[in-house]
Amino acid sequence: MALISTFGSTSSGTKIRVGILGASGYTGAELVRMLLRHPNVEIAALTAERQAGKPLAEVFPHLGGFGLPDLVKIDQVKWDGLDFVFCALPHGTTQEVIAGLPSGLKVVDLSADFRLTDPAEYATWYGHEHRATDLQKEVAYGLTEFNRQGVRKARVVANPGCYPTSSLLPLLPLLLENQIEPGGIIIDAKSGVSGAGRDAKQANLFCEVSEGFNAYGVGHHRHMPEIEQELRLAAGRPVTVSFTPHLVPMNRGMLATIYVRMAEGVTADDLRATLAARYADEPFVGVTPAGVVPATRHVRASNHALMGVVADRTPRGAIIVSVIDNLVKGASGQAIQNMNVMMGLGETTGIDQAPLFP
Ligand SMILES: NC(=O)C1=CN([C@@H]2O[C@H](COP(=O)(O)OP(=O)(O)OC[C@H]3O[C@@H](n4cnc5c(N)ncnc54)[C@H](OP(=O)(O)O)[C@@H]3O)[C@@H](O)[C@H]2O)C=CC1
Ligand SMILES: CC(=O)N[C@@H](CCC(=O)OP(=O)(O)O)C(=O)O
Repeated sequence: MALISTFGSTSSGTKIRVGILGASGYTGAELVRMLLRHPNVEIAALTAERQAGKPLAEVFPHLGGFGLPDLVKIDQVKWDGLDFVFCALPHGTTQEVIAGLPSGLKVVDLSADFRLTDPAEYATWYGHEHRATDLQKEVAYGLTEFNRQGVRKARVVANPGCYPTSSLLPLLPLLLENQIEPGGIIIDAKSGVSGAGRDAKQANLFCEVSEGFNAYGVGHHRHMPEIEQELRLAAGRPVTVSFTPHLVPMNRGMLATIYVRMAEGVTADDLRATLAARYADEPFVGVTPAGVVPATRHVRASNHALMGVVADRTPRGAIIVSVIDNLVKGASGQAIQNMNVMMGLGETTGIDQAPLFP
């Protein structure tokens, strides 16, 4: 893809002044790491809560030596010095922060606060009333490959969850082509521990995760309604999924094993061909050849999503294996991809495109 720049001021050398809210967290740090190499971005503000007042290098030594601003609290940010904001805060803390930003400021929100279009559905799954229902109406869901026009026009983009990203990318094209049935889809997904954020939690201690792995949120994880919402909106009919996430003893990476029932007469080779055709021109989504099953190491630290299809022994069954890096295509990389679209830059600008597979 050509790296075109249509962002008005970049041609004259002016950079997009970016603020990162939550820069002392894992996705915030990943945003900094990636944006330091973005040719059109100047990192102009970094926020933290408990770590506010420190240089970022004190929290993340690998990000020292770049002349970055120190971490400040959100209420100390000078918004008129920014053109764009990434919001990498815990869900539940984000709605009021974004609703309070100057109305001209574009935002990608990495949290779940604006992903569910129905505030009542949000309240059911997140345990509190939505705090910015008016703003919710104008938010675009940022699965870039399926909503470029919406993202391009939006002021606020809700970046998808990591599990939804790894699940929707293979499922959407197959549903849209009516090659799989809309019921009985099983998503058995595994995440690295960084998916839970940097906050200290007993379940994420080394001794808890290093000698095995566990399922969690079984039957009620909050990413289930997000996945179903996007499948329903695309397919124009209700779609149900059984979704079980697991925490595995690795730092980063996400793998979803997805079991589907194919429509009459459709084969696993047909599914693979549909996915390959749908993503042939997509810079960040790939399909492995028959007989090759992708692994998390193939996409480590990369914005690529990779998927493979295998025939199942059950009647009309097929198994899809889908991998991403939860911190990149599942969060910060996709957020930068969305910023590029929102700011009229070439979509791949500043994002490493080197394919990591094989
Ligand atoms: N980790 C992942 O793989 C993914 C995460 N996400 C979502 O992205 C968001 C960020 O995730 P992640 O980086 O993992 O989270 P972390 O817990 O690692 O970081 C959270 C950040 O938010 C700050 N923060 C915490 N509470 C507040 C508050 N009340 N007010 C202001 N700032 C606050 C923290 O500052 P301090 O530490 O200084 O207190 C820290 O900078 C979350 O909504 C998460 O669900 C989405 C997809 C994938
Ligand atoms: C391993 C782990 O705990 N993962 C998180 C999901 C990742 C994430 O941050 O999702 P949101 O953006 O929707 O919050 C979880 O299951 O809650």
